[in-house]
Amino acid sequence: MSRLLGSLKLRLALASALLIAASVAGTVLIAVHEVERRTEEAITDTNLGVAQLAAVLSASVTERQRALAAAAGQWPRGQHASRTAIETFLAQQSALAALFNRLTVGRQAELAPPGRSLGNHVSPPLRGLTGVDKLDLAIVMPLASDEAGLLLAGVLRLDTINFLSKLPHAALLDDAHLQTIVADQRGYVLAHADETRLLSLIEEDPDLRPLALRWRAMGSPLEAAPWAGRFGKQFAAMAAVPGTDWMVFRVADGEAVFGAARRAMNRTIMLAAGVAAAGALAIFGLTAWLLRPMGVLRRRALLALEPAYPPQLGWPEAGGEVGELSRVLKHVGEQLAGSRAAMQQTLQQMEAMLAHAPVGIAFTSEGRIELASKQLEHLLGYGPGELDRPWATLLTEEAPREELHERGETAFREGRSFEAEVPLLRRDGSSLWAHVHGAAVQGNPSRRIWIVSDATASRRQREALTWSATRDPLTELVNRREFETRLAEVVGDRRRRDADCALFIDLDHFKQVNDGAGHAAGDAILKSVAKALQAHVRTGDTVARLGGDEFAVLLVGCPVDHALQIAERMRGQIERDGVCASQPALRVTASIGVVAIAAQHRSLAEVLDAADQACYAAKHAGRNAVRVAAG
Ligand SMILES: Nc1nc2c(ncn2[C@@H]2O[C@H](COP(=O)(O)OP(=O)(O)OP(=O)(O)O)[C@@H](O)[C@H]2O)c(=O)[nH]1
Repeated sequence: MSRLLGSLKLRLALASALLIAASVAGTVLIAVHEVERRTEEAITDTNLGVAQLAAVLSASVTERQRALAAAAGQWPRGQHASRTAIETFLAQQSALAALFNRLTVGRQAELAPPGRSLGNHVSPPLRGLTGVDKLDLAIVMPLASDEAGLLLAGVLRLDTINFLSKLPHAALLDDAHLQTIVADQRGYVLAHADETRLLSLIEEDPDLRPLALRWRAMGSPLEAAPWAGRFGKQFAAMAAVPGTDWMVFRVADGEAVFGAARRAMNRTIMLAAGVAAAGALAIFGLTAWLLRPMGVLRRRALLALEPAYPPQLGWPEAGGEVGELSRVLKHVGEQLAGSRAAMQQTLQQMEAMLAHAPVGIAFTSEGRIELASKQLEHLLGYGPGELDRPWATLLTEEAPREELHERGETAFREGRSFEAEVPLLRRDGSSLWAHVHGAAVQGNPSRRIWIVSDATASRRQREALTWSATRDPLTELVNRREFETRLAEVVGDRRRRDADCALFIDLDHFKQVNDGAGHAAGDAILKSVAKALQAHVRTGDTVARLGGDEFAVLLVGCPVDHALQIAERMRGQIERDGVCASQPALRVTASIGVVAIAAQHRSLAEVLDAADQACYAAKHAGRNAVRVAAG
């Protein structure tokens, strides 16, 4: 749905349709409201016709009164009002009889029930004049008779509203929706469509009740001037009937009044809805037509995501914003195609480099390998793509990880590259010494490039070189230079608190062995002496062959008395082992000088000198002896 609403065309059309609908609906509502208001005003202005009705009613009563008066004046003067005379008189009044339900002559006491007066010309409701239980009104006129008190009475029956319905212009509106009620001054109903309501109080009629209460509140006036008002959904009006003590009330149902307007309104709304829908359709069509170039642009822009589509083709040639957009997108598309080709080329070059480079190459991001060259996979025994793992997991347990990490990060921070020889773990668990060169990828500080080469051979070669430079090839003991280096370190380290000692061993009569048994025999003796010396030292001590038949031992952390014991043991061992295998008569012993490397021996030369003297003292004492250099 939201995808559908994303369409500019649809949104424009919807917005326009909504605007049309809103304006049409607004106009219709205003118009309908205005019609309703005007209708209400018109109805209120006419007072539902109560004034005319009251006037007509009044005229009708007056007409009857006049007719009665004229008839009453026709009674022959001096004639006795016998029953026969009265009947004869009444029989002659056919025109008058047509105006009433009944004509009669009588005295007040005969016409009115006890206690009721016929004091004015229109009586209050009376009972029984036209029949038992019938309600009537009587209009009376004194009969011009010698017999005082005789009245000519025209009786109108209240059980019908005939006398109202016969009146012209009695109904202003359809009778079904307009109720007309005539009541006397006390509020008793004299005329009503419903006979049963006769002589009930007007406020008992639910439709009339609000108006009746208002009338009562006004003091039940007999005002000829009409009064009209609206009560909820009803319109009501009232006016007095001049010449009587009657009031005319009318109540109209609002729904009936406005029904036509409502129906008209509904028709108008339907029509307006049709107009709005047609307008919306027209706008949709117009929008679609106007936005056609936009549609072409959209389809073409989507094609821009297809790398194979030529970037310069298919763009709409339009003016205005669409044209500008089209030109910009075309330009961007061409640039994108160019960059894509360049990127493709770079990628191919990169792939070729990673496939054929004779060194291991890895690119890492956030410490994880993203790309690795074939050679690196080969070096470490991994298959294609299997090196997708954190770079640090390639280091063996022995590698000083923290130190390497610290060194690397410092170098990258300072914009330098990092180099180290590190032990790497192969997939099969074996290790490999590698030379690693790392650098940060420019512009992306969390990315690194690592160049890895196998350092096993060079390392071995370097170790061999180091070994041969520091060893005596015959006995494989440390040579003089290395011994002096180590001795110098001990002598020069003033912080050392441990006692250290050096032993100097010179073989006795070695020349005789050489001369007597040959050089090879001499070499064998030298090797055997080397073994004998090594047998009595701890790891960390140094046994060296200084040259010829001279040996030296550096005992670290060894007090002089203990060094003396070791020297004695060495001397004894050489005495036992220093026999020439081919000529047992030829044998060698050793003279050993012991030097405690004390603070007073300030230099290497002083220590060497003291050792020489101690060794000389041992020789001087008859050889095969141990002597300690003087304090
Ligand atoms: N076999 C063999 N002989 C060596 C080697 N280097 C030196 N020599 C010999 O070792 C002998 C050393 O003799 P000297 O130290 O002069 O004397 P010595 O016979 O030991 O007598 P004193 O030291 O006085 O007891 C010489 O004859 C050297 O030629 C070597 O590498 N192998």
